[in-house]
Parts: sequence; structure tokens; C-alpha cells
Amino acid sequence: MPKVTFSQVQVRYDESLILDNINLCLSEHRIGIIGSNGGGKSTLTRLINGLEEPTSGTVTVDGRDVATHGKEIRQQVGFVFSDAENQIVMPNVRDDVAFSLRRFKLPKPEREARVDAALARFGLTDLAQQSPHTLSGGQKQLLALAAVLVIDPVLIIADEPTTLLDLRNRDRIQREFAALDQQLIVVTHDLGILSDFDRVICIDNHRIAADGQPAEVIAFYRDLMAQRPL
Ligand SMILES: Nc1ncnc2c1ncn2[C@@H]1O[C@H](COP(=O)(O)OP(=O)(O)OP(=O)(O)O)[C@@H](O)[C@H]1O
Repeated sequence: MPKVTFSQVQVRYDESLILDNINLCLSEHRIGIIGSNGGGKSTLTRLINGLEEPTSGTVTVDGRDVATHGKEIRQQVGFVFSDAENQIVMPNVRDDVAFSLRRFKLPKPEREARVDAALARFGLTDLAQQSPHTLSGGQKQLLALAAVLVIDPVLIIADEPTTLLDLRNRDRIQREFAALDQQLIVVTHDLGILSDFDRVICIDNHRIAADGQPAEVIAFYRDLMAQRPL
């Protein structure tokens, strides 16, 4: 598995502290990030492929500093955003998936085969010629995942991937996650999908509040939320 490290990472926007003194080494297969709204979860994951930069401290992927190796790291780290609409770049579903491969100099038959396989994997084959904007919210989420998995990343980061999904598609994503060989980091409020993960981290108040096995960290988070006044 890749190794992602955070060393004394701090993120500030103007006067607001978003992440404070984060030290982590992430090398497990499947890692969940949970915590209250606005705590800094998305920011934490966006640091891993350079979508955000730390105000101080360093983030590395397999020893390479994201600040100086961003382009290289983005070829190996796939990011599925919570708002799948923002991930749409091309006028039809097929081209949207193919667009992810533009940076990889693949022979055309291989590129086509990879796109076909990614579409089939997420039940999108029949929608291949359709505009992505006409898909349902859940289908857009599946398209976003297909567009990331087609590059065969070593690490997949998914920010609230099940938010818009009905139960069937949520279960489909859970099964896909369970079958992935790659390292996976998922930010979610859907605690059920984390039960078989290797590690869960709870971010609260811009810091790591708990870090360990899913059952123990989820129990900690539930207690924390129960104590908090509405
Ligand atoms: N570009 C930005 N400029 C200013 N503030 C920002 C920016 N990005 C994030 N923030 C703020 O940082 C804080 C943490 O945001 P983040 O999205 O990381 O939280 P989160 O834990 O993922 O929240 P949620 O569970 O609600 O998605 C929020 O208060 C947010 O408003």
C-alpha cells in the first residue's frame, strides 16, 4: 500500500484555523474519515493530491512531497468529489470517462477497452452517449467513480461518495470498495460503510479526536455528538 504522511500540518484561511497540528501515517488498505460538519475532513483529504496546500508542515505520498510532486501524485491518486456534477468535463458519458486517460499515452485499443470496462463495471454502458448532466444524482456519482477508476490509481480518495445514492447503489459502492485492491480513503457521514475498514479517524474541532478500529472510533464519535448541545 502507498504511505501518506502528514507532518505538523496546519491549514488556515485568513484568521480561521481549519486543521491544527495534524500528524498521521496512513498505510492501511481502507481508511475512513468521520467527524462533525466543518471539522476539516475534506480539507485533510484535499491536501493529499495538492488540491489544497498546507499553511505549514508537509504532506508526502510514498516519500514525495505533494507541494513539489503534485502532478506526478495526481496521476496516481484518484479523487472522487462529493459533488459529482463538478467532476463532469465532457459532453457525453463515454468521453467523460475517456478524458481521465488523456495524460496517459495509451494505444487507442487499450484506451477504448479500459473505458468500456469502467462503464460496464458501474452499469453505465447503456448511457454512454448521453450527456452526463442528464444523469440522476446517483448515476453521476457512479460516473465520477468510473472516471477515477479508469486510470487505475494506487490510491482512491472519495469524499462522501454515497450521499446521493439509493440503497441499491449505495450497496453497489460498498461492494466495489470491498473489492478494490487499491488503498482507499473515504470521508463519510454514512458510518455503516466503514464497518469492515481497517482504520477510522475522527476529526473534530480541526484536530484528530480519535484514531483506531471502526467500532471504537464510531462509538467515540457517537458519544461526542450526543454530548454536544443542539
Ligand atoms: N477555500 C476555503 N476558504 C475559506 N474557508 C474554507 C475553504 N475551504 C474550506 N473552508 C472552511 O474550512 C472548514 C472545514 O471545511 P471542510 O470542508 O474541510 O470540513 P468537513 O469536515 O469536510 O465538513 P462537512 O462534513 O460539512 O463536509 C469549514 O469551516 C469551511 O468553511
